[in-house]
Amino acid sequence: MTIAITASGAAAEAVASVVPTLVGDLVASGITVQDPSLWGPEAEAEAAKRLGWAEAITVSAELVPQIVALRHRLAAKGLNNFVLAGMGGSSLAPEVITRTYGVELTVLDATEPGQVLDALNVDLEHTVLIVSSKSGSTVETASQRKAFEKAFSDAGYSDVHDRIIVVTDPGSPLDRSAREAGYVVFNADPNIGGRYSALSAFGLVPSGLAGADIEELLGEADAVTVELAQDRADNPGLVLGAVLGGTTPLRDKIAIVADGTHIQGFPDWAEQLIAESTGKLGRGLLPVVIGVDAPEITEGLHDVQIIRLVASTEETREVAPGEVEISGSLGAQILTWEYAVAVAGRLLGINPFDQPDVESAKVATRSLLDGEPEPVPAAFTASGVDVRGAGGIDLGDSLESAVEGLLRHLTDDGYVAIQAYLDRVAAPGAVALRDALAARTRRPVTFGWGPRFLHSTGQYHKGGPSNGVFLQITQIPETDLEIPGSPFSFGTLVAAQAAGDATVLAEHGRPVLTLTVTDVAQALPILLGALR
Ligand SMILES: O=P(O)(O)OC[C@H]1O[C@H](O)[C@H](O)[C@@H](O)[C@@H]1O
Repeated sequence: MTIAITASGAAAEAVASVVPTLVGDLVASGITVQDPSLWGPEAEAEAAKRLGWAEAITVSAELVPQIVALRHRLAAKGLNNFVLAGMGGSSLAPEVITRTYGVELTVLDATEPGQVLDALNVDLEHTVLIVSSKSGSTVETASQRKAFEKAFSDAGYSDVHDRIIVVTDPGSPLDRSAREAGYVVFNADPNIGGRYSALSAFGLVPSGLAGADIEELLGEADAVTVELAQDRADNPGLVLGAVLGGTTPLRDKIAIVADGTHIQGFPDWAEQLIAESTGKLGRGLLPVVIGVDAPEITEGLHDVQIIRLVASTEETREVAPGEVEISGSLGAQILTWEYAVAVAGRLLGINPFDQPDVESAKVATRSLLDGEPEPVPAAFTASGVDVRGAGGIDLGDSLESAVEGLLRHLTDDGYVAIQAYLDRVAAPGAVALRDALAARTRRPVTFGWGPRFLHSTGQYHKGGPSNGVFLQITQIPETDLEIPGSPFSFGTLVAAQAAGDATVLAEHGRPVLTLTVTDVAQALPILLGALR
């Protein structure tokens, strides 16, 4: 057994009641042969071009020697520091793969100027930028590419064509411009959507260049393919799919906790897969990434399903009441969760392959950048923190009353989303806000770094059930950074992304509290105090 899952309580009941039907409907073998009709007639056209991940292992095998050869070629030239410019599905898998293999990859899924500057300033001489974008038109990725091209050129490097490697779909705008510039281009399979692309060029090229054993990774996934393809009650993809989407009443908050697994950061990858695939049409599953001491674990919340990623099958024999435990290799977990989320989409009556509400935040950002409107003045400033509210919040006149005003909108089936548009390398401590708010509200709290989460849970926030309340933390950057050839800077971009998303959330009737700080280190204790 390459993967082991044990469920208890409502999750076990879901497995018992739902899996036999999934087996009878030949869902597992259907996914494997890429049958696009499994999600109903409305989803069929999209599903027809999004199921390539089911055969990614075979398609990707030929990439491995190419990636390894390129790594050696770059190493011979002294190029061994890898930075990945990519968002969502183009960055989350390489992050978990490289962290699990213990190899260095700077994942630059950010527009906060300080974070971009740091990536530019660390060892530029030995740096290769991997530009990954399926569509080839994502603004963050394009901006990061421009910043690095300028930095390489300013440094006088004559080998820029060696220093930029591109992963994109064939025929994308990035594909064309990269080939014109003479960069090495890896084309990905266009029949795989971003969040299902971990075992395609998007997951493998950055990870393999950084030194992860991608052949082993594919082997791990391969070891579970037969199990996942079989219409049997012990198929782990069906079992996990039933846990995610088959509980009655639906436990629609999926709290994922890494508890002993060797895999580093897996919940952050699973978060995008679950949220973007299911959070639409007012329905969906909210992934909540938590630690082993998170308040959600002991609260016994009626709508939360806890899934623990544990080290071994031994452990899965004694699962805590109501919880689910899962163990397995990274490759096996990736493929199993992809099957499971596709299965959950079918159970929920949702097309798991589109993301209809991601675009709205991009449009709002664009219109702010184009229109250059005067910034909305703060309602007030308290303890150095600017306070703004949208979506009908009564702010009062202090930080405490503003937080209180937001939480008044939190219902007993709701959740709080913290959206931190901060430099996540410089301010990792901001995640402590999550536990503080979870302990206070006794409800699930998610934490996302902006703009990274816009390409992940951002879909659920707008398209899922309308029971979220939103706390944005934004930062006035200490230093700004121009985006070469662009009328706006990184600082303007990140501010427009936060303001644009707040506008769209408020238009959807969601309450948003925005707290803007200048010095993050100084402000964090103040914010913690106000949230507790
Ligand atoms: O790979 P790209 O085309 O640059 O897209 C990056 C991300 O953009 C959007 O936000 C999509 O909703 C994500 O699913 C995708 O992973």
